[in-house]
Amino acid sequence: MMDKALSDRKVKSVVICGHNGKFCGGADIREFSSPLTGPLLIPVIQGVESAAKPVVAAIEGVALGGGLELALGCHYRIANSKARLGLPEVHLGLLPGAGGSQRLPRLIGVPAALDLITTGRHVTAAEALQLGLVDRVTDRNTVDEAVKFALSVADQSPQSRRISTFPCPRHPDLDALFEDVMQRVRQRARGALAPVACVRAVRAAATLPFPQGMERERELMATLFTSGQARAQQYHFFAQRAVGRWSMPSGARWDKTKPVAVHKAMVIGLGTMGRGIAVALVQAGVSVVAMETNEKQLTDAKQAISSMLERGAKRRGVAPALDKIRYSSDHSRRSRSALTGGP
Ligand SMILES: CCC/C=C/C(=O)SCCNC(=O)CCNC(=O)[C@H](O)C(C)(C)COP(=O)([O-])OP(=O)([O-])OC[C@H]1O[C@@H](n2cnc3c(N)ncnc32)[C@H](O)[C@@H]1OP(=O)([O-])[O-]
Repeated sequence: MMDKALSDRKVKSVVICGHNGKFCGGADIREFSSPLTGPLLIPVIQGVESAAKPVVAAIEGVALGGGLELALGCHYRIANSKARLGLPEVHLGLLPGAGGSQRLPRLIGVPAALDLITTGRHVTAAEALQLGLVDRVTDRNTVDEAVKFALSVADQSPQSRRISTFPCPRHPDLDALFEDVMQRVRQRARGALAPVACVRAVRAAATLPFPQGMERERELMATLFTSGQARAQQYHFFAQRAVGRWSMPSGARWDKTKPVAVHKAMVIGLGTMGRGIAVALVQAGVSVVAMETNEKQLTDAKQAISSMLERGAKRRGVAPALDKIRYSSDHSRRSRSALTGGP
């Protein structure tokens, strides 16, 4: 489709948009653990950037990872005011390996690019505009606006808009900047490889011509791509989402079930965790029966819980709700509390 649009002489400019209100969330992470299929992203982006006619990205929803890298290959970027943009690859144990680490610093400068690439944070359209990451933000239909814009620049050469040809904006003391950032990133990364590789890739953008920078990006990405850390972080991405899908054997799900008010609870076992749970429940206004079969543990727990409740009440300037808790050492007298549990 893109080849057709670029080679058709009747087409004077092109708009790339997403589907269902989303520009692109990036590569399919599941594909990273199996042989890659489909066209390779780097040559696709190079083809877009080197097009002889203007190409405009119409960014709605999200432009993340490879999606933002594709937008960086376009000559103009128009974003919806609700859009979010970012290069979150670092959270997957990777770096923006389709030219993102080389184009972003050339577009928005080294410090801002280091921030976005090493933290993986998403920016709003407003911040993207401020950073120079997008050219225009609209509240209207983004694709319509991008088409209007593309028609208005149809007779202009995109030559001066190819980010790969931009010099990286100069910084007064590049060595000091990278030394400082690397130190902070290493501290924060606690042994993670990707954030450090991200800094190295941006350094390549700041110090090498684009083709050599791309080669360095490729080398760094190759090391990360097969690392155990990347696999673990990608597993973590899906595991986090799976947690949100849990259901009870009855089929009940946290997001489809109405909350039930809890007035009474029993905490079984008054070790460190049980004491904390009992205190939290009492402070939330729940009547608690705290059960512990070990007499010595029970005596210690009573004292510890009372002083925690007193300290908490003092901080909040209220009376301690000591009457909300009863203690028991008789396991056979488990009450019919709405909530029963213990560590
Ligand atoms: C050289 C290569 C260069 C390119 C590298 C990259 O682009 S790296 C990529 C860089 N990009 C990123 O790191 C972006 C990662 N994604 C996100 O940040 C968010 O998912 C979101 C903001 C896109 C949507 O948030 P939201 O709260 O609206 O929705 P949600 O989060 O609940 O997800 C809905 C469903 O989609 C699934 N899924 C989502 N993304 C991916 C994916 N990339 N892949 C596969 N699956 C993905 C997700 O598992 C879930 O599936 P389920 O559980 O229903 O079976």
